[in-house]
Amino acid sequence: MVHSDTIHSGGIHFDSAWDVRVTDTSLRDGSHHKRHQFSGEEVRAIVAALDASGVPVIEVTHGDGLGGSSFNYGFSKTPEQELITIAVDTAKNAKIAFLMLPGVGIKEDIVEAQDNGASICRIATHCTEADVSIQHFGLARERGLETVGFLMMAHTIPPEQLAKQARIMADAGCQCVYVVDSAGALVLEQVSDRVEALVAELGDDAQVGFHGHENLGLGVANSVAAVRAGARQIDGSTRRFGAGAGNAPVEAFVGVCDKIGVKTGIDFFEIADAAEDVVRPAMPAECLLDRQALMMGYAGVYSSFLKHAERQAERYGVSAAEMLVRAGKRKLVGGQEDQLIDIALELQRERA
Ligand SMILES: CC[C@H](O)CC(=O)C(=O)O
Ligand SMILES: [Mn+2]
Repeated sequence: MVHSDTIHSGGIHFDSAWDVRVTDTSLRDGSHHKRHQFSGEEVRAIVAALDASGVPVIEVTHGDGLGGSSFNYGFSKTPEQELITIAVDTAKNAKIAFLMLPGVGIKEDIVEAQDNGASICRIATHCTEADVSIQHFGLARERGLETVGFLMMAHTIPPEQLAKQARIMADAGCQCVYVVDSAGALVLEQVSDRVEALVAELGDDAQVGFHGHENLGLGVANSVAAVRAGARQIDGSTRRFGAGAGNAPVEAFVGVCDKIGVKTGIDFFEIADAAEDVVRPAMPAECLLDRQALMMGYAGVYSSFLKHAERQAERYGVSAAEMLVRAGKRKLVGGQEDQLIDIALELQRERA
């Protein structure tokens, strides 16, 4: 498990203090839970605490990526580029990453984020649509950014198909392709099978990463399965601050890694304190593994639909859990949040 050199597949420089590199996404995935209402002060405090704990990468963006602030997804309290600038100014060692979904954000947004000091560009597509990311990876590499690709809703296609999509990203310049369990629907071997398929396909061309959600309570276990299958980068959110039931909690993942001899370079006690004393106070509530979250994991629904479903359920007087089960049956993908209104109306009609 321990690698002695410092340069690995995909040409990414790895500190010898890590076997896996952890990216904390509470300031991006957590933005869904906070309905995109981060203040500059909250970002400053969280980045300072994560950085001091040794977290090597911190992602900061609107929950739906660059350009996500909108009627469809929800407006940001503070412009994301301002938050990126604050994060960059605060971090002493951590790199600041940003996420972009082609079509939600545009290439100019990438340039602006880099001008503001971010150095890792993460491009996300639905897992069957990797080709829409080609020009963005090209631009990012041309400009010297490190690149990560996100194949979202990875539970919806088999490992071999996912590996072909990963190849498209790697050929476009992506240095690490992530299996993204957006719905928290994957169970252990389903994670390892996908990670192994990507590792076999990409070889030394790119690393493989894993991004998990807690909707079935498997975020940390799935992340360990991913590491054992060859993943070199793992996402998590301190205090699970992410969409749905949240992401794999970084502090628990670090503790588990310590116990199984996987180096993350993060101090367990410091990150546990950061979770309790700094991250939790910025959260509107704990991220719960409640009925709605369970339905998302079980039915395979994009975790970021939770807050939208809750809002429409309240507006139309129907059950959010039932709405989410139907969203799973309809196989909705990110960007189809508006269909939740249709589902709410359908449930209302049926009840009448
Ligand atoms: C809207 C982007 C999405 O939240 C990305 C992500 O974290 C996921 O698919 O899990
Ligand atoms: Mn996520």
